[in-house]
Amino acid sequence: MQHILINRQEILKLYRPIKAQAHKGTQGHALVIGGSYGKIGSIILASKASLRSGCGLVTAFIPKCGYTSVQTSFPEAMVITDKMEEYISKIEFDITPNAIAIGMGMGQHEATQKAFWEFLKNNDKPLLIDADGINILSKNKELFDFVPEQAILTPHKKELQRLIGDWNSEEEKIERTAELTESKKWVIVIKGAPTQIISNKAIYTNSTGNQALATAGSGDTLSGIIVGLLAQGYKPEEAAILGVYIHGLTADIGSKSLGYHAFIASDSIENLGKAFLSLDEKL
Ligand SMILES: NC(=O)C1=CN([C@@H]2O[C@H](COP(=O)(O)OP(=O)(O)OC[C@H]3O[C@@H](n4cnc5c(N)ncnc54)[C@H](O)[C@@H]3O)[C@@H](O)[C@H]2O)[C@@H](O)CC1
Ligand SMILES: Nc1ncnc2c1ncn2[C@@H]1O[C@H](COP(=O)(O)OP(=O)(O)O)[C@@H](O)[C@H]1O
Ligand SMILES: [Mg+2]
Repeated sequence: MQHILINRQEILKLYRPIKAQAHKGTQGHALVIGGSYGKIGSIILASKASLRSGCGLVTAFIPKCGYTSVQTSFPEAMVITDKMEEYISKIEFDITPNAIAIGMGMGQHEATQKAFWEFLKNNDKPLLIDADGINILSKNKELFDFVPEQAILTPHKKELQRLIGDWNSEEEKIERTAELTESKKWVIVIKGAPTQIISNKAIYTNSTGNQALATAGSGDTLSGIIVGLLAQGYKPEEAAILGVYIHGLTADIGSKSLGYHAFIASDSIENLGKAFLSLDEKL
Protein backbone atom coordinates (compact mmCIF):
# COMPACT_ATOMS: atom_id res chain seq x y z
CA MET A 1 0.00 0.00 0.00
CA GLN A 2 1.22 3.45 -0.89
CA HIS A 3 1.65 5.91 2.04
CA ILE A 4 1.14 9.59 1.26
CA LEU A 5 1.34 12.59 3.61
CA ILE A 6 -1.34 15.18 2.90
CA ASN A 7 0.58 18.45 3.02
CA ARG A 8 0.29 21.81 1.29
CA GLN A 9 2.28 20.60 -1.70
CA GLU A 10 -0.08 17.65 -2.28
CA ILE A 11 -3.16 19.83 -1.73
CA LEU A 12 -2.08 22.46 -4.26
CA LYS A 13 -2.02 19.70 -6.90
CA LEU A 14 -5.77 19.21 -6.54
CA TYR A 15 -7.16 22.52 -5.22
CA ARG A 16 -9.02 24.60 -7.81
CA PRO A 17 -9.76 28.30 -7.20
CA ILE A 18 -13.28 29.45 -8.13
CA LYS A 19 -13.55 30.92 -11.64
CA ALA A 20 -14.44 34.61 -12.07
CA GLN A 21 -17.40 33.64 -14.30
CA ALA A 22 -18.85 31.19 -11.77
CA HIS A 23 -22.45 31.51 -10.60
CA LYS A 24 -24.43 29.58 -8.03
CA GLY A 25 -25.67 27.27 -10.78
CA THR A 26 -22.14 26.25 -11.75
CA GLN A 27 -20.85 25.84 -8.20
CA GLY A 28 -22.92 22.75 -7.45
CA HIS A 29 -25.86 21.91 -5.21
CA ALA A 30 -25.27 19.88 -2.04
CA LEU A 31 -28.04 17.98 -0.28
CA VAL A 32 -27.52 17.28 3.42
CA ILE A 33 -29.85 14.65 4.87
CA GLY A 34 -30.15 13.96 8.58
CA GLY A 35 -31.08 15.41 11.94
CA SER A 36 -33.66 14.26 14.46
CA TYR A 37 -35.32 15.86 17.48
CA GLY A 38 -32.51 17.41 19.57
CA LYS A 39 -29.87 16.91 16.88
CA ILE A 40 -30.88 19.39 14.21
CA GLY A 41 -27.70 21.35 14.99
CA SER A 42 -25.66 18.70 13.20
CA ILE A 43 -27.44 19.58 9.96
CA ILE A 44 -27.08 23.32 10.50
CA LEU A 45 -23.32 22.83 10.93
CA ALA A 46 -22.99 20.51 7.92
CA SER A 47 -25.05 22.64 5.57
CA LYS A 48 -23.28 25.88 6.61
CA ALA A 49 -19.90 24.22 6.15
CA SER A 50 -20.84 23.04 2.66
CA LEU A 51 -21.82 26.52 1.50
CA ARG A 52 -18.70 28.05 3.09
CA SER A 53 -16.64 25.53 1.11
CA GLY A 54 -17.76 27.05 -2.16
CA CYS A 55 -20.76 25.11 -3.38
CA GLY A 56 -23.51 27.29 -4.87
CA LEU A 57 -26.62 25.90 -3.23
CA VAL A 58 -27.41 23.72 -0.25
CA THR A 59 -30.63 21.98 0.70
CA ALA A 60 -31.19 20.39 4.09
CA PHE A 61 -33.56 17.40 4.32
CA ILE A 62 -34.70 17.14 7.93
CA PRO A 63 -37.66 16.08 10.08
CA LYS A 64 -40.34 18.76 10.46
CA CYS A 65 -39.26 19.88 13.95
CA GLY A 66 -36.06 21.38 12.55
CA TYR A 67 -37.67 23.63 9.94
CA THR A 68 -37.70 26.92 11.87
CA SER A 69 -34.28 26.48 13.44
CA VAL A 70 -32.55 25.79 10.12
CA GLN A 71 -34.36 28.60 8.28
CA THR A 72 -33.69 31.06 11.10
CA SER A 73 -30.08 30.24 11.91
CA PHE A 74 -29.03 29.76 8.31
CA PRO A 75 -31.21 31.66 5.81
CA GLU A 76 -28.95 30.77 2.87
CA ALA A 77 -30.06 27.13 3.07
CA MET A 78 -33.16 25.68 1.44
CA VAL A 79 -35.08 23.16 3.48
CA ILE A 80 -37.18 20.11 2.65
CA THR A 81 -38.94 18.41 5.53
CA ASP A 82 -40.00 14.84 6.11
CA LYS A 83 -43.66 14.30 6.99
CA MET A 84 -42.66 13.17 10.49
CA GLU A 85 -41.91 15.68 13.24
CA GLU A 86 -38.99 14.10 15.09
CA TYR A 87 -37.24 11.71 12.71
CA ILE A 88 -36.84 10.96 9.03
CA SER A 89 -39.30 8.37 7.66
CA LYS A 90 -39.14 8.72 3.86
CA ILE A 91 -36.48 10.50 1.83
CA GLU A 92 -38.24 12.20 -1.10
CA PHE A 93 -37.15 15.36 -2.87
CA ASP A 94 -37.81 17.10 -6.17
CA ILE A 95 -34.39 18.68 -6.60
CA THR A 96 -31.35 17.45 -8.52
CA PRO A 97 -28.37 17.78 -6.21
CA ASN A 98 -24.79 17.21 -7.39
CA ALA A 99 -23.79 15.43 -4.18
CA ILE A 100 -25.41 14.15 -1.00
CA ALA A 101 -24.24 13.72 2.60
CA ILE A 102 -26.42 11.58 4.85
CA GLY A 103 -26.45 10.43 8.45
CA MET A 104 -25.43 13.31 10.74
CA GLY A 105 -27.69 13.49 13.78
CA MET A 106 -30.16 11.24 11.95
CA GLY A 107 -30.82 8.70 14.71
CA GLN A 108 -31.72 5.08 14.06
CA HIS A 109 -35.51 4.94 14.37
CA GLU A 110 -36.93 1.85 12.61
CA ALA A 111 -38.60 4.08 10.01
CA THR A 112 -35.35 6.00 9.47
CA GLN A 113 -33.49 2.74 8.84
CA LYS A 114 -36.08 1.78 6.20
CA ALA A 115 -35.93 5.24 4.63
CA PHE A 116 -32.13 5.01 4.49
CA TRP A 117 -32.37 1.62 2.77
CA GLU A 118 -34.86 2.94 0.17
CA PHE A 119 -32.68 5.98 -0.36
CA LEU A 120 -29.59 3.85 -1.01
CA LYS A 121 -31.47 1.72 -3.52
CA ASN A 122 -32.57 4.74 -5.55
CA ASN A 123 -29.64 7.13 -5.22
CA ASP A 124 -27.26 7.72 -8.10
CA LYS A 125 -25.49 10.87 -6.84
CA PRO A 126 -21.99 11.13 -5.35
CA LEU A 127 -22.47 10.17 -1.72
CA LEU A 128 -20.96 10.72 1.72
CA ILE A 129 -22.21 8.59 4.63
CA ASP A 130 -21.51 9.68 8.22
CA ALA A 131 -22.61 8.99 11.80
CA ASP A 132 -25.99 7.19 11.98
CA GLY A 133 -25.76 6.34 8.27
CA ILE A 134 -22.63 4.34 9.16
CA ASN A 135 -24.29 2.93 12.30
CA ILE A 136 -27.31 1.71 10.30
CA LEU A 137 -25.01 0.12 7.71
CA SER A 138 -23.10 -1.63 10.49
CA LYS A 139 -26.31 -3.12 11.89
CA ASN A 140 -27.52 -4.24 8.45
CA LYS A 141 -24.48 -5.46 6.54
CA GLU A 142 -26.76 -6.61 3.68
CA LEU A 143 -27.04 -2.88 2.88
CA PHE A 144 -23.35 -2.79 1.89
CA ASP A 145 -24.32 -3.90 -1.61
CA PHE A 146 -26.43 -0.78 -2.08
CA VAL A 147 -23.64 1.60 -1.18
CA PRO A 148 -22.14 2.62 -4.52
CA GLU A 149 -18.49 2.48 -5.49
CA GLN A 150 -16.75 5.76 -4.72
CA ALA A 151 -18.99 6.46 -1.73
CA ILE A 152 -17.14 8.27 1.07
CA LEU A 153 -17.60 6.93 4.62
CA THR A 154 -16.37 9.09 7.51
CA PRO A 155 -16.30 6.97 10.68
CA HIS A 156 -14.71 8.01 13.97
CA LYS A 157 -13.09 5.23 15.99
CA LYS A 158 -16.29 3.89 17.53
CA GLU A 159 -18.18 4.01 14.24
CA LEU A 160 -15.32 2.18 12.54
CA GLN A 161 -15.43 -0.50 15.26
CA ARG A 162 -19.14 -0.95 14.57
CA LEU A 163 -18.40 -1.21 10.85
CA ILE A 164 -15.44 -3.62 10.80
CA GLY A 165 -15.37 -5.05 14.33
CA ASP A 166 -12.64 -4.57 16.95
CA TRP A 167 -8.94 -4.74 16.17
CA ASN A 168 -5.85 -5.70 18.16
CA SER A 169 -3.36 -3.29 16.62
CA GLU A 170 -3.21 -0.21 14.45
CA GLU A 171 -1.86 -2.37 11.62
CA GLU A 172 -4.87 -4.68 11.84
CA LYS A 173 -7.24 -1.69 11.83
CA ILE A 174 -5.65 -0.30 8.67
CA GLU A 175 -5.44 -3.71 7.00
CA ARG A 176 -9.10 -4.52 7.61
CA THR A 177 -10.27 -1.07 6.52
CA ALA A 178 -8.13 -1.35 3.40
CA GLU A 179 -9.69 -4.75 2.59
CA LEU A 180 -13.17 -3.26 2.85
CA THR A 181 -12.16 -0.23 0.79
CA GLU A 182 -10.66 -2.46 -1.86
CA SER A 183 -13.59 -4.88 -2.09
CA LYS A 184 -16.27 -2.17 -2.22
CA LYS A 185 -14.22 0.56 -3.92
CA TRP A 186 -15.22 3.02 -1.19
CA VAL A 187 -13.21 5.92 0.21
CA ILE A 188 -12.95 5.54 3.99
CA VAL A 189 -11.96 8.51 6.14
CA ILE A 190 -10.78 7.21 9.51
CA LYS A 191 -11.28 10.30 11.67
CA GLY A 192 -8.89 10.83 14.56
CA ALA A 193 -5.58 12.43 15.43
CA PRO A 194 -4.38 12.25 12.74
CA THR A 195 -7.13 11.45 10.26
CA GLN A 196 -6.24 8.84 7.66
CA ILE A 197 -7.97 8.30 4.34
CA ILE A 198 -7.89 4.91 2.68
CA SER A 199 -8.73 4.81 -1.00
CA ASN A 200 -7.61 2.89 -4.05
CA LYS A 201 -4.72 1.00 -2.43
CA ALA A 202 -3.27 4.14 -0.82
CA ILE A 203 -3.32 5.55 2.68
CA TYR A 204 -3.25 9.32 3.08
CA THR A 205 -2.29 10.80 6.45
CA ASN A 206 -3.41 14.35 7.18
CA SER A 207 -0.96 16.90 8.55
CA THR A 208 -3.36 19.60 9.77
CA GLY A 209 -5.71 19.87 12.75
CA ASN A 210 -5.31 19.67 16.51
CA GLN A 211 -7.14 19.03 19.77
CA ALA A 212 -9.35 22.10 19.25
CA LEU A 213 -11.40 19.73 17.05
CA ALA A 214 -12.19 17.52 20.04
CA THR A 215 -15.59 19.20 20.32
CA ALA A 216 -19.22 18.41 19.43
CA GLY A 217 -20.08 18.81 15.79
CA SER A 218 -16.52 18.76 14.41
CA GLY A 219 -17.33 15.69 12.33
CA ASP A 220 -20.66 17.12 11.14
CA THR A 221 -18.73 20.16 9.92
CA LEU A 222 -16.21 17.94 8.11
CA SER A 223 -19.05 16.11 6.34
CA GLY A 224 -20.39 19.47 5.16
CA ILE A 225 -17.00 20.58 3.83
CA ILE A 226 -16.49 17.33 1.92
CA VAL A 227 -19.99 17.27 0.39
CA GLY A 228 -19.57 20.92 -0.62
CA LEU A 229 -16.40 19.96 -2.51
CA LEU A 230 -18.08 16.86 -4.01
CA ALA A 231 -20.92 19.06 -5.27
CA GLN A 232 -18.35 21.29 -7.00
CA GLY A 233 -17.12 18.33 -8.99
CA TYR A 234 -14.08 17.19 -7.02
CA LYS A 235 -13.63 13.43 -7.31
CA PRO A 236 -14.50 11.58 -4.09
CA GLU A 237 -10.89 10.86 -3.14
CA GLU A 238 -9.91 14.48 -3.85
CA ALA A 239 -12.89 15.86 -1.92
CA ALA A 240 -12.04 13.68 1.08
CA ILE A 241 -8.35 14.65 1.05
CA LEU A 242 -8.93 18.39 0.49
CA GLY A 243 -11.84 18.43 2.94
CA VAL A 244 -9.89 16.80 5.75
CA TYR A 245 -6.91 19.11 5.16
CA ILE A 246 -9.04 22.29 5.10
CA HIS A 247 -11.01 21.18 8.18
CA GLY A 248 -7.72 20.74 10.04
CA LEU A 249 -6.51 24.15 8.87
CA THR A 250 -9.59 25.83 10.38
CA ALA A 251 -8.46 24.52 13.77
CA ASP A 252 -4.81 25.43 13.22
CA ILE A 253 -5.86 28.99 12.32
CA GLY A 254 -8.74 29.37 14.81
CA SER A 255 -6.92 27.97 17.82
CA LYS A 256 -4.21 30.67 17.52
CA SER A 257 -6.67 33.21 18.88
CA LEU A 258 -9.20 30.97 20.68
CA GLY A 259 -6.96 28.32 22.15
CA TYR A 260 -7.99 24.70 22.42
CA HIS A 261 -10.61 25.12 25.17
CA ALA A 262 -12.92 27.70 23.63
CA PHE A 263 -12.85 26.55 20.02
CA ILE A 264 -16.20 25.04 18.94
CA ALA A 265 -17.37 23.55 15.64
CA SER A 266 -18.90 26.87 14.55
CA ASP A 267 -15.38 28.33 14.76
CA SER A 268 -14.29 25.81 12.14
CA ILE A 269 -16.97 27.22 9.86
CA GLU A 270 -15.95 30.81 10.75
CA ASN A 271 -12.36 30.05 9.79
CA LEU A 272 -13.08 28.30 6.50
CA GLY A 273 -12.54 31.58 4.66
CA LYS A 274 -9.02 32.01 6.07
CA ALA A 275 -8.26 28.35 5.44
CA PHE A 276 -9.16 28.56 1.74
CA LEU A 277 -7.42 31.96 1.42
CA SER A 278 -4.21 30.40 2.74
CA LEU A 279 -4.23 28.05 -0.26
CA ASP A 280 -4.29 31.05 -2.62
CA GLU A 281 -1.32 32.71 -0.86
CA LYS A 282 2.08 32.41 -2.45
CA LEU A 283 4.44 31.22 0.27
N1 LIG B 1 -25.34 19.40 17.75
C1 LIG B 1 -25.71 18.21 17.26
O1 LIG B 1 -26.81 18.05 16.72
C2 LIG B 1 -24.76 17.08 17.36
C3 LIG B 1 -25.14 15.85 16.87
N2 LIG B 1 -24.30 14.79 16.87
C4 LIG B 1 -24.82 13.52 16.34
O2 LIG B 1 -25.07 12.67 17.43
C5 LIG B 1 -25.08 11.32 16.99
C6 LIG B 1 -24.23 10.50 17.93
O3 LIG B 1 -22.87 10.72 17.62
P1 LIG B 1 -21.65 10.41 18.57
O4 LIG B 1 -20.44 10.36 17.73
O5 LIG B 1 -21.66 11.36 19.73
O6 LIG B 1 -22.02 8.98 19.19
P2 LIG B 1 -21.28 7.59 19.09
O7 LIG B 1 -21.91 6.71 20.09
O8 LIG B 1 -21.22 7.10 17.69
O9 LIG B 1 -19.81 7.90 19.49
C7 LIG B 1 -19.48 8.49 20.72
C8 LIG B 1 -18.42 7.66 21.38
O10 LIG B 1 -17.33 7.48 20.50
C9 LIG B 1 -16.15 7.84 21.13
N3 LIG B 1 -15.24 8.43 20.15
C10 LIG B 1 -15.51 9.31 19.20
N4 LIG B 1 -14.39 9.63 18.49
C11 LIG B 1 -13.42 8.90 19.04
C12 LIG B 1 -12.05 8.77 18.77
N5 LIG B 1 -11.45 9.45 17.79
N6 LIG B 1 -11.33 7.93 19.54
C13 LIG B 1 -11.94 7.24 20.51
N7 LIG B 1 -13.23 7.31 20.80
C14 LIG B 1 -13.97 8.13 20.08
C15 LIG B 1 -16.54 8.82 22.22
O11 LIG B 1 -15.68 8.80 23.29
C16 LIG B 1 -17.90 8.29 22.63
O12 LIG B 1 -17.78 7.27 23.59
C17 LIG B 1 -24.58 11.34 15.54
O13 LIG B 1 -25.69 11.24 14.68
C18 LIG B 1 -23.93 12.70 15.42
O14 LIG B 1 -23.93 13.17 14.08
C19 LIG B 1 -22.92 14.91 17.31
O15 LIG B 1 -22.20 15.22 16.15
C20 LIG B 1 -22.75 16.00 18.36
C21 LIG B 1 -23.41 17.31 17.95
N1 LIG C 1 -7.30 15.60 19.07
C1 LIG C 1 -7.68 15.77 17.81
N2 LIG C 1 -6.77 16.13 16.86
C2 LIG C 1 -7.14 16.29 15.58
N3 LIG C 1 -8.41 16.13 15.13
C3 LIG C 1 -9.35 15.78 16.02
C4 LIG C 1 -9.04 15.58 17.39
N4 LIG C 1 -10.20 15.24 18.03
C5 LIG C 1 -11.17 15.23 17.10
N5 LIG C 1 -10.67 15.55 15.89
C6 LIG C 1 -11.43 15.62 14.63
O1 LIG C 1 -12.73 16.10 14.89
C7 LIG C 1 -13.71 15.36 14.17
C8 LIG C 1 -14.63 14.63 15.14
O2 LIG C 1 -15.62 13.96 14.43
P1 LIG C 1 -16.84 13.27 15.17
O3 LIG C 1 -16.36 12.46 16.30
O4 LIG C 1 -17.66 12.62 14.12
O5 LIG C 1 -17.63 14.54 15.74
P2 LIG C 1 -19.19 14.88 15.81
O6 LIG C 1 -19.95 13.61 15.55
O7 LIG C 1 -19.41 15.43 17.18
O8 LIG C 1 -19.47 15.90 14.77
C9 LIG C 1 -12.93 14.43 13.25
O9 LIG C 1 -12.69 15.07 12.01
C10 LIG C 1 -11.62 14.24 14.02
O10 LIG C 1 -10.53 13.91 13.20
MG1 LIG D 1 -19.72 12.32 14.02
